[in-house]
Amino acid sequence: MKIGIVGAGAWGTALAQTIAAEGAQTLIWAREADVVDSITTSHENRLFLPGIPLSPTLRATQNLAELTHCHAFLVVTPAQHLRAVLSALPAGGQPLVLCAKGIEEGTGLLMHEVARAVRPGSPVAVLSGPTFAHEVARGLPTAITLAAEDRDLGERLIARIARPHFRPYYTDDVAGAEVGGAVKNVLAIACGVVEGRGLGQNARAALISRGFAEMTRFGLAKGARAETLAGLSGLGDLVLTCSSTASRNFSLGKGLGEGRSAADLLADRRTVAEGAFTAPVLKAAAARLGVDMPIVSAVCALLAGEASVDTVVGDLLSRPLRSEGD
Ligand SMILES: NC(=O)c1ccc[n+]([C@@H]2O[C@H](COP(=O)([O-])OP(=O)(O)OC[C@H]3O[C@@H](n4cnc5c(N)ncnc54)[C@H](O)[C@@H]3O)[C@@H](O)[C@H]2O)c1
Ligand SMILES: O=P(O)(O)OC[C@H](O)CO
Repeated sequence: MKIGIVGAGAWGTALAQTIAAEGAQTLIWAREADVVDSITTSHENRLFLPGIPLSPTLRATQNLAELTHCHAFLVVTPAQHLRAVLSALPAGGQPLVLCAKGIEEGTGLLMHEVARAVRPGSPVAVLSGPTFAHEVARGLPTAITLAAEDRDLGERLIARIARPHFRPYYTDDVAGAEVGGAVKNVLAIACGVVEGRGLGQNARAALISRGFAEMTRFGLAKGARAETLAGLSGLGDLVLTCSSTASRNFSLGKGLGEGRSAADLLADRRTVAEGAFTAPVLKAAAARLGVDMPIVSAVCALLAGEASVDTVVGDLLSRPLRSEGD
């Protein structure tokens, strides 16, 4: 199965490197000419994954039509660009492995719902979990969820992309895998705020736990299974992203906690902090479903500049006391 990688940010490059490292010729589509040039001539993605040598068997192109002969695509563009990129992919019913973590603005659709709308003839899978790109690209041990309703497709994809250091686990719960990845980015912003404002480790642990309760409530309302939300793509990724400034979402939150504005922090950045886009869409989707997500709402207020850090923290702490399972 020849796999084409669509998107050459940090994550697309790390996945391409994982596949290409064992000698397989691998083709990656990059939007930027300088990224194509950097991968081709220096075997490095200097813009999005600097300092990590890439396999010479990895070839980059700016021309999506060159991917026509691939048998499956790993689609690794940011969530808000998925629809446009899928529309521009060469026609064909190849399986799509969706790797973005987010919810689409305007529609409130999960990534697999966008893919089904744009390419109804293509089977869909989702790849999501606790996976910092720079660690995967260096060959450090990583486990990840691969979700597909069609078990045979899921197992064929796993057989193709698994490596000794890169272990995909199968589930048929596509919505569950996507909800975890989308919601954890918003919660990571909240944990970054705790770090930036110096609120302490107890507060961070409380946010992870109560954030996970929000993720679970929302996921169950979207038809996800609790076991998926408690797995690699949910709790696993939540713990990773809420623990490290290697996370762009956590770093964004840290800046907010230090008193900088979201507009300032997001201006001119080339890399993506998906939680900033997902937060308001998630808040609206939760409201439609009648799901209470106070931490997500607090992140939205901060991102919009509607309230100070101290105000949103005070509001969260003054909520009525309740049972833990509610
Ligand atoms: N970086 C990681 O560690 C990591 C790990 C797992 C999942 N992800 C997810 O992968 C997705 C891609 O993130 P990344 O880290 O590879 O990106 P990145 O921040 O490294 O790079 C930005 C990407 O956005 C693309 N882009 C910018 N404008 C675009 C447009 N108009 N149309 C299409 N593409 C455009 C760029 O070409 C580039 O590929 C995100 O949803 C992210 O949450 C990232
Ligand atoms: O840097 P972040 O916050 O986008 O997180 C990257 C990955 O999603 C971690 O699994």
